[in-house]
Amino acid sequence: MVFTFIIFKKMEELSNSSWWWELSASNKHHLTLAVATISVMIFAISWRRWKSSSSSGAPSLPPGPRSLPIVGYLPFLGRDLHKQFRNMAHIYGPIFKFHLGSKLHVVINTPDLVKAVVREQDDIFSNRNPSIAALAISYGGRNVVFSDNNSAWRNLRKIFAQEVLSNKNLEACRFFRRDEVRKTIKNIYSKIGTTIDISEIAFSTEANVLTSMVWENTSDPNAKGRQFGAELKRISSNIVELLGQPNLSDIFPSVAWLDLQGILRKMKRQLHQLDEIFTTIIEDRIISNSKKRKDAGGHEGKKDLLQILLELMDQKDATSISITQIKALLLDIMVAGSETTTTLIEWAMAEIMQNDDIMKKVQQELEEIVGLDNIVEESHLPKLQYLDAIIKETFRLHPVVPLILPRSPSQDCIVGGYTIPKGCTVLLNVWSIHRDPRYWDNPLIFNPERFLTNKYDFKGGNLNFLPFGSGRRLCPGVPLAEKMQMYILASLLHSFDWSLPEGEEHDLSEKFGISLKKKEPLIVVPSQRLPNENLYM
Ligand code: HEM
Repeated sequence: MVFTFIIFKKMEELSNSSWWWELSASNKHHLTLAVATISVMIFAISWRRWKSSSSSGAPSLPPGPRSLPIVGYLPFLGRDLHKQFRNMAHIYGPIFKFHLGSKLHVVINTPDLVKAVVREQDDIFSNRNPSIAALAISYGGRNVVFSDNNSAWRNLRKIFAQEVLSNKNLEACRFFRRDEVRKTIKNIYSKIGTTIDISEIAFSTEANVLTSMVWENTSDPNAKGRQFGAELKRISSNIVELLGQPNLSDIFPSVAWLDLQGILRKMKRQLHQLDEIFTTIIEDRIISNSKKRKDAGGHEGKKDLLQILLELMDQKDATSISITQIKALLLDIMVAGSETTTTLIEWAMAEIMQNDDIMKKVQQELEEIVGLDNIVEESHLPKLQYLDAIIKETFRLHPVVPLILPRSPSQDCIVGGYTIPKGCTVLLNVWSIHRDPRYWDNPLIFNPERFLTNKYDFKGGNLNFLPFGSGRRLCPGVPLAEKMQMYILASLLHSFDWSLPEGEEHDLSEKFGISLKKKEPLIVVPSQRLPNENLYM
């Protein structure tokens, strides 16, 4: 007990900037007691492991910083992990390890070592090792994002690629995207000369497109899906926020039952609210389907995603999915789809507005391809090469998911000559690779031109540039994200000129989390750019 107290005192001296010190005093007291009780146990297990690994002759674990007994490196973790990991790579090398409690974490910081994970041993590294909060929100890891590499996950990914975001389906949903982007432009037009929050505008456009695609293709104007937009936005933001918070329950599983920070409790509340919405929408649809069957002998017209998923549920073969899996897929689409695209759009607008030259060039391109007497249509998008380069440069400098999503090996393996044990958490520091002067000239300068001459895409083929990950866990939302980010940005930049409110300065500071957001919201003032006001209606 005295020993534990000394450690905690030492930790307090060493780090006052860590998130750890924001825990309340009573939480720390509970934890101190619990840690004291389990410390002897952990020490014994670690000793046994150390003895067996030192006698096995296997390559050693990667190098890493010294840690404190019991808590490991926990008290030294700061808020901006992406930056801290880059700095640690300078000291310990491109692959290093640290412990949080007894949990081993390995961080990889160079493309050649990333290759060993997402190419050479992709199958082995395709588990996720989800946190307690992630498991809680994903119906126990039954969604695509947090499931391990198993047959259920493969089936869901197939459904994502072949049904949810297939080319055919995306094409069929073109109308929804156009409708929502036009509504957004009209809405901004009504606020000309006043301040608006870019991320709010981008979020509602993206979330409305997603909800339209998923469940609004119904002839019933009273369908309940229409009522939940605002609530879904709030819940999605809360989920992303909670997923990004380090949780003591993950680090010290034996005290997880205490839920010291209340993260599990808060996440369960989000799940409860989300589940109520999903259940209402699904039940509503099942009733309306059976009415239609009775009245007209079948569901007619184009099917939206919910309809497609419900029909898959009725199938009796291997592609059949359960109602819980449908809800988990809806969760993936709503949460993974909306926050990410919104974050990218906000960063892109912030960078463009900071650089007059870039703003002029992109608006010039829009003038040439679209014309000032016209509005942006999806058919224009493939021709907007400079805007495409801006988006890629934004992803390079501000990767929306800076450490991608954690991978975990399903067996012991070797990376860079070091042993990576089964079940540990592997983080790929994409943020650091995207800013590494060994791979990028003047990496800190926002320079879209670099993407005009080099052929990079979002499929993770070039391991210097991985905003959507790579390998079999590559983001399946790429086709939709590509369309939406281009369409929204092109429309904002073509229809309006933009300025900061009087007296405001440009600011590009970051807030680290599971997604890397702008610390301060981008508040801007739009003014009319197109001469014909009918183009805003
Ligand atoms: C700016 C937009 C987006 C970015 C930057 C992004 C980024 C990512 C990243 C980095 C991963 C992890 C990849 C890996 O582990 O290698 C991921 C996974 C995923 N994303 Fe996205 N994403 C975006 C948009 C979307 C959209 C629009 C959807 C769906 C509508 C989506 C659905 C998913 C799903 C389901 C996964 C989990 C895949 C798996 O684990 O097998 N994402 N995304």
